Amino acid sequence: MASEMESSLEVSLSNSCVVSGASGCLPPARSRIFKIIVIGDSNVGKTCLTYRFCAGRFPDRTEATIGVDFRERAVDIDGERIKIQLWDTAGQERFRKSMVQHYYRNVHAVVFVYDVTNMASFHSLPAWIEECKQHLLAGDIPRILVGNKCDLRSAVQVPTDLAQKFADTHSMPLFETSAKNPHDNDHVEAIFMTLAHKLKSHKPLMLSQPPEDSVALKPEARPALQCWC
Ligand SMILES: Nc1nc2c(ncn2[C@@H]2O[C@H](COP(=O)(O)OP(=O)(O)OP(=O)(O)O)[C@@H](O)[C@H]2O)c(=O)[nH]1
Repeated sequence: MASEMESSLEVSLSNSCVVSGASGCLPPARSRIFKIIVIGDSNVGKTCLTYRFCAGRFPDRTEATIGVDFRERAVDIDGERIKIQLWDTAGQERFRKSMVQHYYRNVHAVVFVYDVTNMASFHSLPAWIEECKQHLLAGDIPRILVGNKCDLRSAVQVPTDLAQKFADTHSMPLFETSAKNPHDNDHVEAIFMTLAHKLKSHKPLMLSQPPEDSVALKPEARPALQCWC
């Protein structure tokens, strides 16, 4: 696991110019990036979950994802700045075919999503797990299972105990949540932060940090939504 994580470690150069004392412009701050892919049937709420975590709210409207979107958020974990990069993949087969191999390159963790109000999306999970198995080299990459749309209580079709059994069988933790209502069940924030903590604990800090007395000039805001085209 450690070697896989290491080989896929990416270094992000921040947009800031960092100066310290009279030494002028030093190499900018570096931070680790954890690439997490989010997969599952179309319409289960993958875009809304990633948006909720990265933008802090439910999107006004969404359209079917074509290919892949990625969203990024920098977090501080035990004093280390880490970028969590969420790859929101298309659930519809026709929008994902040509992109699939890109999703899985250098992945650190996988989030499988189903819709608690849609039994078919739960029954699709073995196919998603199989696709993942075929593309990932390391079998021990952290994976979690997320049942979304828990706010729609009266429409629930997938009972928690059934989902828990499935999660146990596949050695994954189960979270039930709502991208729409942050007060329902597990918090989206907590789910991704738990995963980030897990990823961080897999690998000791290896990259150099900027000097403590450094000053960051002109930090540029980064858009929540970016595309690697
Ligand atoms: N009630 C409720 N609706 C949700 C929730 N999350 C997503 N939705 C709705 O479900 C629909 C699909 O959401 P998306 O996030 O676009 O689904 P997706 O899985 O990204 O779909 P694809 O891009 O086609 O793969 C939208 O109408 C959302 O508003 C939720 O937690 N609760």
